[in-house]
Amino acid sequence: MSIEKYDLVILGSGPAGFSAAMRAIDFNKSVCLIEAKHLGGTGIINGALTSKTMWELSRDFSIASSVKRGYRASGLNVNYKQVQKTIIQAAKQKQLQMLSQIETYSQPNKESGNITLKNGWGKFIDSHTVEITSGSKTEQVHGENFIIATGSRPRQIPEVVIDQERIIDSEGIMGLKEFPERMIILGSGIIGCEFATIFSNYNQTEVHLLDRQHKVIPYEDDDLSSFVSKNLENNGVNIHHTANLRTIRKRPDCLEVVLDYQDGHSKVLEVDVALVAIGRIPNLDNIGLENVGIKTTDRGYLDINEVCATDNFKSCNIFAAGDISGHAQLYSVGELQGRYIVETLYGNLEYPLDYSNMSTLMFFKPEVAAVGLNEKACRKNKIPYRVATYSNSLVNRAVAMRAVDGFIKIIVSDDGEDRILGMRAAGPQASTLITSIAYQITQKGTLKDIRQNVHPHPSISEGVQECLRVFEEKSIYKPKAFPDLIKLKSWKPEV
Ligand SMILES: Cc1cc2nc3c(=O)[nH]c(=O)nc-3n(C[C@H](O)[C@H](O)[C@H](O)COP(=O)(O)OP(=O)(O)OC[C@H]3O[C@@H](n4cnc5c(N)ncnc54)[C@H](O)[C@@H]3O)c2cc1C
Ligand SMILES: NC(=O)c1ccc[n+]([C@@H]2O[C@H](COP(=O)([O-])OP(=O)(O)OC[C@H]3O[C@@H](n4cnc5c(N)ncnc54)[C@H](O)[C@@H]3O)[C@@H](O)[C@H]2O)c1
Repeated sequence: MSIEKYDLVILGSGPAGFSAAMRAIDFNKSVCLIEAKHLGGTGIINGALTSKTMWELSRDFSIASSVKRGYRASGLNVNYKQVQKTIIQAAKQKQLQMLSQIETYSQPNKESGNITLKNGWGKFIDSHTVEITSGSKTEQVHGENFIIATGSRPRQIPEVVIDQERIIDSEGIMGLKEFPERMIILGSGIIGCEFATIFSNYNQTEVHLLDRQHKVIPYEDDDLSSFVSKNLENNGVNIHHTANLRTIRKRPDCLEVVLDYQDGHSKVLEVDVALVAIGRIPNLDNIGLENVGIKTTDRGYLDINEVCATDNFKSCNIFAAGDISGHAQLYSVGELQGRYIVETLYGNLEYPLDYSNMSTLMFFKPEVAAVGLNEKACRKNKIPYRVATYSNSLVNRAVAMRAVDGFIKIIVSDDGEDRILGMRAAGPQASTLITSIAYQITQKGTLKDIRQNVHPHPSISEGVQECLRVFEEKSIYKPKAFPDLIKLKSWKPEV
């Protein structure tokens, strides 16, 4: 039996695998893309696209239900099945675009590369062979080079069995038959807070959020996590700070959830659904790593070097990208790494891989965006900094939108150079605003470099302009007049 040969074989068609495959086409390469489940991976299904579609729909519903904007909708109702149908339409639309492109490049030709999509589970046999299993069928393919882009899956809580009906993780959201009447979300990171926002926006579910600590999204600065906590509570979410899950008892008509609080008291809640969102672990089991001499790190990820090659293996033709790489588990990080590997292999690298400008968008109410260092990271790394905060209350566009809840917070180095180190934005359009500062971080920009930029009026981005002016005491509105809305402070490590 002859074995098919490819320039590049990729395990996993999520953002990392798909972007690598598409970039390899630009270099006239033959690509085999192996996918065990859904085309597009978590980037599309049970992940980024489906959750963002649900967030957008829930936001529309929440705006439509609003009674403070001069209108009052009557007869407004929502049906979970119809919401699901719309989410599936969005996911299908994206998958069909991906498939159309795969089909366009499926025939070998001289002008460009070609791609073969194979459905099945990929497993290394040796450093040039992968076996693909689909049902009872197996086949082997030969590759010059490989990319492992097998992504991640939800982490489980020991002794809490996920049945994807009453006790679910993010992969069970689309399986719910209706809005739960009562729900507890275990874990107050990005996924937990996003789903707490979504379900509270619909106002059909009593939402409880378990937060082991004092603050949700604990890796962010206290001002941002307090802002998110406060807004979740305003949206109707019951946050259980400093609570640990003791057990979930399955009763015929409900789940009985026992929480133990740090101060020693306990509470029993009745809910219909529990959603576990306590982080994600890499998909590296049963892919034959032992056959190619690759070991995982203590945390279970793949150790990759500056060009995403797996460091600890026999030959040097196996690369890794995306959630399994131990870097931030973000769509854009997977895409960046996938494309970078292909450029390393077949192109001319023009710049080193840089993660410092990767933005994280958090789909809460209102949305939140983050790039670069926050105060916690500066303090941990003993970097002297100045930080300015400017409230959206003073930004005309936000005033006009009647959406003044939010702020811009920018950090610059306090070393005479005023390098832009990071930004946090909360409020409408935060996800768009963040790219201007991300660009400055890429360019190693300073306050001086961006001083000349003039932002159009009326735009939310005028908040960024004013926040930057605060550092030089040139803002139109002054901290002296609005001490709660405009702030400037600095920090230096003790010597
Ligand atoms: C609910 C949720 C919301 C999210 N929202 C955002 C967001 O708003 N913004 C953002 O940046 N990120 C978001 N993320 C994270 C983002 O989805 C991931 O970081 C990204 O999808 C990772 O890409 P990847 O290619 O590494 O892996 P994945 O997207 O997980 O894809 C890996 C693929 O590999 C396949 N696979 C696994 N093993 C094998 C094998 N042996 N053989 C063949 N195929 C295999 C899997 O079936 C899967 O399709 C979200 C994640 C979740 C869960
Ligand atoms: N908008 C986005 O960019 C987006 C959206 C969703 C997910 N993601 C990615 O997916 C990854 C996973 O998201 P996540 O929210 O599951 O993880 P996370 O790491 O963001 O948060 C996990 C939370 O669970 C808590 N936790 C951990 N173990 C626990 C336990 N046993 N009991 C109770 N709480 C516990 C942690 O303290 C933390 O607050 C994120 O790191 C993120 O990169 C990104």
